[in-house]
Amino acid sequence: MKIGVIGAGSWGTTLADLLARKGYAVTLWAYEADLVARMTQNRENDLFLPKVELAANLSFSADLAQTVTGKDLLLLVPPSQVMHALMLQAGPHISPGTLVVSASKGIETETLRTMSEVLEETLPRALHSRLTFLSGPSFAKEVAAGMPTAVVVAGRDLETARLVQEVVSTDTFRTYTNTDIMGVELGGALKNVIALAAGVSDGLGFGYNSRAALITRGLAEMTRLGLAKGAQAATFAGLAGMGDLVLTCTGDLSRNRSVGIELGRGRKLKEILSGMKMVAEGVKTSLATYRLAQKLGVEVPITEQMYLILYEDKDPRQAVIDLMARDLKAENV
Ligand SMILES: NC(=O)C1=CN([C@@H]2O[C@H](COP(=O)(O)OP(=O)(O)OC[C@H]3O[C@@H](n4cnc5c(N)ncnc54)[C@H](O)[C@@H]3O)[C@@H](O)[C@H]2O)C=CC1
Ligand SMILES: O=C(CO)COP(=O)(O)O
Repeated sequence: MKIGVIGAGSWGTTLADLLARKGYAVTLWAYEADLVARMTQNRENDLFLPKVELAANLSFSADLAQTVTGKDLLLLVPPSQVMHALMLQAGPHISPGTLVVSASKGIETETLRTMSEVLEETLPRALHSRLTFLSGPSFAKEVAAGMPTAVVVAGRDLETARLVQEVVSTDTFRTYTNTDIMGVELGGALKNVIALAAGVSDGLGFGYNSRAALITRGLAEMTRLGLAKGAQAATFAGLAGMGDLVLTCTGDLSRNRSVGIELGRGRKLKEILSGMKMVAEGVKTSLATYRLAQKLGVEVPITEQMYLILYEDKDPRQAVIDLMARDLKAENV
């Protein structure tokens, strides 16, 4: 099987390496041409996945069209805000039978499209039934180290999801299937916003009670928004929802949580981001989610406060006061 992986960040590189080690012919496309040269020479992604020796049979390319041409499966792992532009370029070179798997977690800020909506509007119709979405609790560094991990792959029909499940599963990377594309992709995108908030709480010096409250009430608003977008509530109790939410709100490897911690400690967003090579998807997804919730008339109090902290320079301490001062209500509404 010939596989192309688009995006050589930490996650794309990890998945490309995992697939190459399974014996597939994998080409990893990187946005940075100089990184392609260094990876080819040193078998290491020194920018995004340092100190991991990449499989000897993994190939690298800076040519997007060439990377997607003639492949049986394409794995798309760019930051979500550039997915559309990349697929406009790549789309015409993808053959109709190709399985397409998106592993990016985010929502576009201007169009408010999820990745499935972006791909359906950008890629040829013949590919739509071949689109699948990989999500779940999976820090790249731990997957690259071979630590046991469970994720979920969603497809419109179970058969397509099963095909992808077979391709990506290993004895340490266990993949489940799901047919709720919207739930699986929204779980992965929205948990980043709540992880930022959990980071803010930690950065302010609050404790485990506050974090547990944010995780649980965060899941409630993720589920509400998901239902408004046609997702199934049960998906949010699964790997792509609760699973990834717990990981990202508690794990020190999370970039989103780390950005939140720095905000809570009083640093400014611009300054925090200027020191980061990696992407914290939740920053843009907070804006997109806030806008989407307004458009759909869904209450998302934690996301709203996160939006105000990030985009209107609200004092994080005041955001907490405002969250706690909301009208008292029943839990299950
Ligand atoms: N790192 C992880 O543990 C996981 C990441 N993801 C998701 O995977 C996606 C990619 O994230 P990472 O691999 O973590 O990236 P990263 O944060 O390690 O690296 C940044 C990536 O953005 C790319 N990039 C920056 N500007 C670009 C542009 N203008 N055009 C094209 N590419 C550009 C870089 O080439 C690099 O691949 C995100 O949606 C993320 O949420 C999902 C699961 C796990
Ligand atoms: O999505 C992830 C793990 O499942 C990675 O989270 P961060 O982007 O916050 O590092």
